[in-house]
Amino acid sequence: MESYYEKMLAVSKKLISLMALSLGLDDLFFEKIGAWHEPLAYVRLLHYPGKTFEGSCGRLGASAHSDFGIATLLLTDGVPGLQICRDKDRHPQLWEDVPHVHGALIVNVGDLLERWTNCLFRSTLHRVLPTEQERYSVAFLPKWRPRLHG
Ligand SMILES: O=C(O)CCC(=O)C(=O)O
Ligand SMILES: [Fe+2]
Repeated sequence: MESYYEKMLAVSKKLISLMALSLGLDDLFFEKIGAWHEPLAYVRLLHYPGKTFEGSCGRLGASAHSDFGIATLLLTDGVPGLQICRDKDRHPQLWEDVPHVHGALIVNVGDLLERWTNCLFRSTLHRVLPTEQERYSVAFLPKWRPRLHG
């Protein structure tokens, strides 16, 4: 887990450099404002049991939400269930299955990046449908703690 944590942190750093470049900023922009000051992240280990049991009311997925940070790196075992809604302002909402790409990470843009970029990047509205099959996923959520001064 520690090794996974370190590797994902390195991937997150590269990703945010690329995001800075895509915004027309210096690739070290976020580093310079101190985004990596005391870097921290959550590693969320998720297990969806697959079968519903009494009292679960068939609700053993994850309801629609967006993640709070800059971007979440998500690894899944390929069992379907994850869906995204590309246009969260559209009514009724249109949900699409996220295809599994072996060896690839799924990047979900978070609310913080949406806020920082004034909606240029939109946070990904996503959900996990309850599945018949057992499902595992690992969500890596970097927490950003820019230095407030200097
Ligand atoms: O299990 C998944 O594929 C998604 C998990 C998720 O959305 C989350 O942990 O925030
Ligand atoms: Fe999520």
